[in-house]
Amino acid sequence: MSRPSSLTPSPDVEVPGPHPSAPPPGTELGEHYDGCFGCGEELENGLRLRTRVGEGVSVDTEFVVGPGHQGAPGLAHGGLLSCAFDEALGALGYLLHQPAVTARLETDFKRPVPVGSTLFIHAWCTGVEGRKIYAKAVGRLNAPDGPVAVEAASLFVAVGFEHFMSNGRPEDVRRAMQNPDVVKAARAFEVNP
Ligand SMILES: CCCCCCCCCCCC(=O)SCCNC(=O)CCNC(=O)[C@H](O)C(C)(C)COP(=O)(O)OP(=O)(O)OC[C@H]1O[C@@H](n2cnc3c(N)ncnc32)[C@H](O)[C@@H]1OP(=O)(O)O
Repeated sequence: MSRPSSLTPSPDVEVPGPHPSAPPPGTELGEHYDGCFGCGEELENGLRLRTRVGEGVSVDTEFVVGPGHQGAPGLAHGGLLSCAFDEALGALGYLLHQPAVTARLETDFKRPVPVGSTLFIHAWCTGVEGRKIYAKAVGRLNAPDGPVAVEAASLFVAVGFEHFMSNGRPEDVRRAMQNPDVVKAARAFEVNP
């Protein structure tokens, strides 16, 4: 697939391995924040996506498409499909031990995704250049080897935890920092929260 240059790393780019402290393949990553629309476990109307660590710097995420995710009747909304990809691609930062935010996300919708189906998303890092983290993802219908329904390419930019501390709404940041799991994650990334 041809891509705009801003989503394609240089040909000689380093494709990194996982950080030595990254969880091993098969590990299910919990929610990174309970208020996250993508992965928050208790969030009403959230996507509640579950993500497992794959080989190298890759993850597998499943999106069970329900009636609350419709755009056209009986079909998944494209924006929510993009959200699921954003979440899966964003999880790669955990394997690199690098907080990062989405700078660009391109999504190709190849096939309709009906309500009741499960989208099996596989995302992998294609290279890191300075603060720029490149990745791709593919979403298959109803099985890890099912027909391709959606493809995506992304550029995430590495940020320090101060990005979240100084830009987020203060009451939400304060509440998040009262959660020991968030504090633990920040410390694991060896950045002063
Ligand atoms: C507590 C729990 C935490 C939990 C943390 C987990 C969070 C995961 C959440 C899921 C993911 C999300 O939804 S994230 C939310 C949506 N995204 C955002 O809100 C990001 C908003 N944008 C920004 O804050 C900013 O624009 C940044 C950080 C992306 C970049 O700003 P910056 O830091 O000033 O860096 P800048 O110099 O501009 O860019 C660095 C390099 O990237 C390139 N670059 C930057 N943007 C782009 C772009 N759109 N397209 C192409 N290239 C770009 C630049 O050309 C440059 O290349 P070169 O000159 O070096 O070659």
